[in-house]
Amino acid sequence: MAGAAATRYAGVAGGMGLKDALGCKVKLCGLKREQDVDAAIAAMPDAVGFIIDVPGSRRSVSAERAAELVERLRSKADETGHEKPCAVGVFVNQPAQTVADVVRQAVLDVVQLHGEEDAQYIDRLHALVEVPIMQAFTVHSEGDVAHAVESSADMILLDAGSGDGQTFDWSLAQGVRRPFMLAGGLAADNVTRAIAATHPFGVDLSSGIETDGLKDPSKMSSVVAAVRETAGEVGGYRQPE
Ligand SMILES: O=C(O)c1ccccc1N[C@@H]1O[C@H](COP(=O)(O)O)[C@@H](O)[C@H]1O
Repeated sequence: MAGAAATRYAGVAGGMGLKDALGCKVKLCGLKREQDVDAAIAAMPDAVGFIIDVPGSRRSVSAERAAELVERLRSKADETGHEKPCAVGVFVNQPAQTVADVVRQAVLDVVQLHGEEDAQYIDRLHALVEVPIMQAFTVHSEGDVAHAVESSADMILLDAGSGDGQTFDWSLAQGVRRPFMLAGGLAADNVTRAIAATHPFGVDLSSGIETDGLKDPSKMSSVVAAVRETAGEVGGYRQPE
């Protein structure tokens, strides 16, 4: 890997608080309650996500609530001696200045953009925040992947939708020429196949770690264990030949 891609990779790895860039990372997204944070700390993912002020999402929390949960995340990690997962804020079509304000207020490590934010928006946000920016793309076709690869964001996320629990055709994510996160309908029973099929930098889950719409501590632990085991065998992102 060379040039801009290498810089982006290093940047997001740093932002995710990762000691090394090897293996496949795991992000548990859509935490809302104190017990979700505590269960995440016990499961030991690399990152957790908070859906911030997204109308229509049942997982949405206010910026103030996100700040409280991030604070709990860090103090619980200190208390238990567990590694601090990085805190990702998920935003959809919010003004860049608002996102920057929330990054400061909630002390976020990474911004995830999950709307129709364009290159100019990302430039504006890059000027306002120092944390890495991850941009999500809905994938239906090869063209969607080609578009995602051109993103000026520090990391791209290939997804089927917005937390709907749907998978997309993973063959579209094979041979992507930059590190990427994979999301959409992942769970303990398919994450191993997904990693083996696509070799992502990391995987991101929400619906697949829930039972009856609420985060399920046992699913959270199982999925992290499945990712660690698979990553040990097949590794994380690798540049296609
Ligand atoms: O989870 C949501 O409600 C959500 C709302 C708006 C934008 C993104 C959202 N979630 C993202 O979706 C994937 C997880 O998808 P799945 O539930 O596992 O299929 C993840 O990137 C979340 O950040």
